[in-house]
Order: sequence, then C-alpha cells, then structure tokens
Amino acid sequence: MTGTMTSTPTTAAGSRQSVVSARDVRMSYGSTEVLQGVDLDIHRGEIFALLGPNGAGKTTTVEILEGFRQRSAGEVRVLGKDPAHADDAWRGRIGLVLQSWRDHRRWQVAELLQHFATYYPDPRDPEELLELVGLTHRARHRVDQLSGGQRRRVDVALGIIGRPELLFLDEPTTGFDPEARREFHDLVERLARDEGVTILLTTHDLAEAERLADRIAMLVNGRIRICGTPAELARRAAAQAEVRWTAPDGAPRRERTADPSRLVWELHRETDGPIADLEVRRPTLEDTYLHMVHEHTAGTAGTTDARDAADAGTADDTALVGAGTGEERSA
Ligand SMILES: Nc1ncnc2c1ncn2[C@@H]1O[C@H](COP(=O)(O)OP(=O)(O)OP(=O)(O)O)[C@@H](O)[C@H]1O
Repeated sequence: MTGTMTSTPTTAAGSRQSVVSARDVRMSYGSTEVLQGVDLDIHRGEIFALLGPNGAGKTTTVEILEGFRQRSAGEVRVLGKDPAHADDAWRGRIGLVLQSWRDHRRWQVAELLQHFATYYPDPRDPEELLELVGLTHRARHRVDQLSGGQRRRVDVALGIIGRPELLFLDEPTTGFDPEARREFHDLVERLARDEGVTILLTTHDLAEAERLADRIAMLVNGRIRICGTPAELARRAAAQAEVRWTAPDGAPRRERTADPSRLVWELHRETDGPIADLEVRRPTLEDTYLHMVHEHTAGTAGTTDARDAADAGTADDTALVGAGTGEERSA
C-alpha cells in the first residue's frame, strides 16, 4: 500500500494528524512486565502493521489502545482521548475485528448487521456492506451455517458498519482462502485510500503486512525493536544478498555478499559470457523479522532497548528504530 502516504490528510500546520500516540507504555501481569516501554505513532489514513512472535505483547498493546485493558504506566492518546477514560462517543469512532470474540451463531447474517447498524449514528447500509464483504449470497443464512472464513467476513462487516475512523484488525485473515484474502486486502486498501480510515493490523502473515502496510513495527519481548516502511525494514536485515548461478562446469553455486553487483561483475569477467541461471536474492522482510526475533530472544531479552538495536546496525538503520513519527525517528 503506497498511495495513502501522499493522500494522508494534514493539519493546518502541514504535519500528519496523529490518530494513535503511545509513550513508554508498560504493562505488568503480576511480576512479569510484558510491555517494557512501547512507543507508537500512527497517522490518519495509514495502514500500520504490528508484527511479533507469540507472546510478544501485541494483543496486550492493542487492548490498551482499544480501552479494554488498563496499562500499568505510560501515556496513550487515541483519537485525541485517553482510551482508559473514553466514553461511548469515542467508542463509536473505532471499529474492532478481534481474534474471535463474537458469538452470534443463532443470528441470520442480514438481521445481525441490521441490528448492529442501530448502534451507530451514521451506519453503512447493511445490504451494501454484505456486498462489500462478499456475503450477499449468505444474507439469509444463520451465522453457525457459515464457514470459518465467512464468519470472519461477518466480523469484518461488524467492525466497519459504524464507519470507524480507526479500525483495529487482529489477525483478520486467519482461515481465509487465497481469494478471500485477496478480496479482504482490496477492501482494507479501499477503506484507507478512499475513506481515510486509519488501520492498525496485527498479523503473523509477513506477506500480508508487506502487501498492506504503509509502515510496520516489530514488537519483540515487550518493546518495539524496529519500525519503518516494508522496504526500509527489508533493507535493515542483517542478512546479505544471495547470488546464485550455475558455474561453467555445471555445478550450482551460491554466495552471500553485501555487494551483489560487484560479485556479478566479477563473475561476468571470469566467465567471459553470460552467467547461467543467475539469480540475485535481496534481503526480505522475513529476513529482518527472523533476525529481530533471534536478536531479542537469544539471551538479550529485556536488556536491549530499541536504540541499542539501532546501534547494532548501520547509521541509516538508526532512522528506522522506534515507532515514532518519521520526524522523530530521524531526529
Ligand atoms: N490476562 C493475562 N494474565 C497474565 N498474563 C497474560 C495475560 N494476557 C496475556 N498475558 C501474557 O502476556 C504476554 C503477551 O501476551 P499477548 O497476548 O499480548 O501476546 P501476543 O503478542 O498477542 O501473542 P500472540 O501472537 O500469541 O497472539 C504472554 O506471555 C501472555 O502469556
């Protein structure tokens, strides 16, 4: 998703509007500090993906932002209010698609949407919504007669029925087949691009994050370790590019290098002709993710902060660490 950054509404001062702002957020369950100082800034119209391994603290973070969980410490503003003290009017401005908390099995799909529409001042038309999430042909079915993926579409429909300004999507495409996933991604992009909805997505699907997100933050062991555009994060990987080719004697060869163009140039000179089966594989988002997880779960957990993580990389990398605004990150 690249188009939204340029079309993001701006304030009179010209800076991007902050929809979510979190500073040094901490959360303890008993004596265990699950969040150890989370900083986040998400702007209007942005699709922001929060990645991290199981138990990293993603759901805890999102629940604090949604106002469902009281933080132990730190500052949070979501749509201009502290979620811990937010009212119904504020709740009407956010939409939730949670991991699976809805239990509307006995409702007919269309009736369920009509019922939920009454909760909001300016709801979407339920029939248009059914069309939007691809459930028109299931409108008269009961929710417990739907497949898992179709039920998830109902969750999505309920999440956006109130025309939220901010939409939380917690692993939204779990159980979707590839076509449904593609349709859902198109829908999310339209919501952000055409309606300026700000979207916070948690997912374990790196391809989904890469496809959808304007920016991605990686939460590992209770802290944001890195934040940036998918391309920036891929470049941040400690992994080097891998060059593969077939040698003149027919043997497959591979070599890792920080300078693949130089290696290819040298190969070309050596072979004095075309290099057979030449492939250059750049570091991917997955490389960065696995590197981050490994770095912060292999004995250094809880002792290395985001700034240290930056210091471990190049000077350029420093600008990517911390989930603050671009302005702050490059400051
Ligand atoms: N209510 C709770 N009481 C005690 N510990 C909890 C509670 N909720 C979560 N935890 C612990 O906090 C840590 C972070 O959990 P959280 O659900 O936020 O992680 P997550 O990143 O969303 O994981 P997943 O990817 O598996 O959904 C885990 O170690 C979990 O066991």
